[in-house]
Amino acid sequence: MQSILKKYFGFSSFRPYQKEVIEKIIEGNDSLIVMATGSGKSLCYQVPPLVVGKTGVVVSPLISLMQDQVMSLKQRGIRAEFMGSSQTDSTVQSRAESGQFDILYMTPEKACLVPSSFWSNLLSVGLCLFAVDEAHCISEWGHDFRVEYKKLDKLRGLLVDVPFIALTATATEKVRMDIVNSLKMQNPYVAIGSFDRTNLFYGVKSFNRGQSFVQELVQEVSKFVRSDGSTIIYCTTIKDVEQVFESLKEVGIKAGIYHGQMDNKARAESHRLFVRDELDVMVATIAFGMGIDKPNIRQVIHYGCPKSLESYYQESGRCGRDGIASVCWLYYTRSDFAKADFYIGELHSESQRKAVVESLMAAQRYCLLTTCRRKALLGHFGEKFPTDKCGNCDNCTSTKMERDMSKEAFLLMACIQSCRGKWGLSMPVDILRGSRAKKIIDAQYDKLPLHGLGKDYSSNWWKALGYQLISSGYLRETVKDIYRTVSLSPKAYQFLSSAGPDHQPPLFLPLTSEMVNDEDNKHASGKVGEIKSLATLECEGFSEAEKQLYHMLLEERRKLARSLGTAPYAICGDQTIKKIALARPSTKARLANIDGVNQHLVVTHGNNFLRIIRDLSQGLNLSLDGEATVQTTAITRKVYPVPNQPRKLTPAKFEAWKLWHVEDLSIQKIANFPGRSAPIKEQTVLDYLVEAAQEGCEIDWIRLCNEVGLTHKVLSDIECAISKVGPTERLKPIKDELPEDISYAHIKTCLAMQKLGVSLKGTPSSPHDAQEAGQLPSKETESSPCSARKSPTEEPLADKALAQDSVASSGKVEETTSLPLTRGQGVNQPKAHLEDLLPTKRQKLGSPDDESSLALKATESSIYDWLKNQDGVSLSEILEHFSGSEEQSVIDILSSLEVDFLIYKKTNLYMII
Ligand SMILES: Nc1ncnc2c1ncn2[C@@H]1O[C@H](COP(=O)(O)OP(=O)(O)OP(=O)(O)O)[C@@H](O)[C@H]1O
Repeated sequence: MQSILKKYFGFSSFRPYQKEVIEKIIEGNDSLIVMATGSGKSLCYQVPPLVVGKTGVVVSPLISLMQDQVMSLKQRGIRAEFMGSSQTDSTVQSRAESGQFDILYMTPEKACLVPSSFWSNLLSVGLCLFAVDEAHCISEWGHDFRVEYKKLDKLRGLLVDVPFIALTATATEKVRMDIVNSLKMQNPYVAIGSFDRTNLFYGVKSFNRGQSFVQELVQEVSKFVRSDGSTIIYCTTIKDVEQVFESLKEVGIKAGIYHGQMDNKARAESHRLFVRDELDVMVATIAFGMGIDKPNIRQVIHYGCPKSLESYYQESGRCGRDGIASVCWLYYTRSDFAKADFYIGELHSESQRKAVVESLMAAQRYCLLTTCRRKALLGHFGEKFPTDKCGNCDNCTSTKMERDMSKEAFLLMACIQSCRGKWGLSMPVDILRGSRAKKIIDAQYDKLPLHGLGKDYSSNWWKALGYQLISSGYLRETVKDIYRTVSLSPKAYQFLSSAGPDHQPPLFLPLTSEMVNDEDNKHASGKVGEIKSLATLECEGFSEAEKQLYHMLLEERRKLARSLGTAPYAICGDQTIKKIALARPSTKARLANIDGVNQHLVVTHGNNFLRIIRDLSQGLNLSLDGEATVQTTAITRKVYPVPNQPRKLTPAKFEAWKLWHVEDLSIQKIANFPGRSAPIKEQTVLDYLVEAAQEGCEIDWIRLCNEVGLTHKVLSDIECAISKVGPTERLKPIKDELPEDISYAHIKTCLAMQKLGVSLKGTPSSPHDAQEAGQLPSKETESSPCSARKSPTEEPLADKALAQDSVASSGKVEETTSLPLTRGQGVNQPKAHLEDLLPTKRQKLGSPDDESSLALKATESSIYDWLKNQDGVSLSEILEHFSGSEEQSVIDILSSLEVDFLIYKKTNLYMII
């Protein structure tokens, strides 16, 4: 699995759930996968066919989506095709049934129409799985019901032992059950991931429809696309689509248009140009929907409130599918909330009409929210967000003004009480504003003492207050058929009972952007405001020249894609281009090692890529073979008052250290820090910290030991194991001496502490002791518990570590005075005492004679065999192990193993594929 992942997709680790799901499918289980858009569901059905060498059939609702996926798979060297009405190659079907494809896409119609002999032929050559993508289309309860999907159950009888896989990004409990029952799935493995799209920023603003607003929007979008990338603007009407599109074109933005009244050919052309990065902005109705596989959309703007939160989540979720920070803005007007009639259309049943109104109300509540939007969005799908502030939505990042609105709240509540809860918000608001409309006169509401008392505020202001009172539990909004009514809750009665026209208990509420706009004449038109721009490349550790290189490489990728008739993202993702811009590989092996670079890319375009990288880098005065770690963050980072990044430390490692040391984040939080395409392992973070310490960064060892569970007992166990095993450059023999729960990370940390001369003695015997002690580990002055058990001729642990270190770095043992005592001693690092570190028996470890008699020679197979049993080893460890070979010849062998995709390098450790 791991090798297929690297070879065909270029990735070196699975995202959450992928591995488990793939294993279950390979075992033959039916599976239901409910995971967020962009979480990597496709990989779950794309990997198994390549592992078992049998065809995987995938049913997908849209031809354009299938075509894009087939295009991407072909770019990865995977044999993929689709069967559907627009397939022009008449040989596809016969080639498919003889098993010539790894992955075969089909429309649901086609899957039901092909003769049963097609399936029996395919079964006889090997059918690995039958996947149903966008499986919510099967359910009438889902938001995109398709009749043809319902008929897929017929195939269950034909494909008895084939695992059925259903995938969707949105499904309620009811829809999930419906999918499982409709596809007659047997005891399926169910994987339900989080719906949280951590890399997306959510923001909402009110606006007033009109040309001046559109002009402003166009200005902001044009700034955004120049610096950040592709944008979709969703409009609720075709008229709006055309207006926005024309305005974008007028200022020279490369924009496309897409809506239901365009003919198929024109729509397909718009779609094609957008996915191929020939257009920067797509202005569309929601007809531009499901079939978008482009992972590098950086922004989705809604010009008008969508009809439900489900559709908002889906549509906004089309951005940032590659995991890079992206933004979602929603602009609404009050009139959007009164569109129930428009959406209800042909619906006849009261329950369906009610469902539409309720969906619209949920979307409205989202727009008017003054608390964390992510929490509300996830809550709508039944997922609990652990904190009240996500830090990546407009409500969490801007400071909202609060004001005592007890007087206004009193007037509105009293007016609703006078109306006896028979109306929606418009009636009491009109009464307060002193309207003399016929309905008011007829009901004699103009006689109420409250009539006209609220003229100072606009109707929108009062309605915004009404929704603040609904969300804070004073008012209740209910739907009868399609009509909404507003009434008082017990909380409001309590408030009214303790208040009067001249005195009210304080009631502080946040001002919504609409209220602020309304009170501030300058903003009366409803401003676009500045669209949040994304984390800049500088934040990700790019120099000015590297930034230029990144943009040039994007352009080169686009040119290459154009010449191949494919989409740029199908060649490799934006994140991979970033890594290439930082690493600037000079050899195929180095290129192959970059995350996201697959074998097909290296073999077919490797030379071309290397030449372009070399030429562009030369032109920009950038050296080749730099470091390749990109940090993407969804949040703008602080400027840290910390020393400069040590030269040998990659940006990722330095960043991890800063988050731990300066920001005081836990290792766990750093591992899951938002903005990365996928979380990194906690063990990797620990490795980063240890390396940072070795490069001179300050580390609070007590805190680190506490966090990783390195108690004094564990440390002394490791120490004993090291002395038992004797001198070795390998960690495995030490690990084998220790209980299961002592990890490689513990051992590496312990060795690093020894190398840096940090005492094992000062560490606590339990995490609790450490807190009590509140001290830094000190230089060891007593003998360790283990040293008491050592024979008098054995050298202290620190000696071994240091002796190994000097063997590792120079190939021979140096005199004791040049021990690397200053290395790793950053600010406040305790200094080691020379006399304690003096090796007494170093000749035992490193005499040249011993070395040569033990020296191993490196060959492709000896390196490969050795790596098989390791948990990842560094170049210096490999050189040390194969000390019988020249350094350059070891490096050459490693390179050729990498180019052949037999090994790969991850965080500077070589691993077997
Ligand atoms: N293990 C991985 N490591 C890095 N990137 C990955 C990994 N798995 C998938 N991706 C990338 O994530 C992006 C989204 O993946 P994918 O299209 O499979 O998502 P999805 O869940 O099917 O989304 P949707 O619901 O929109 O169809 C793609 O660019 C893909 O290459």
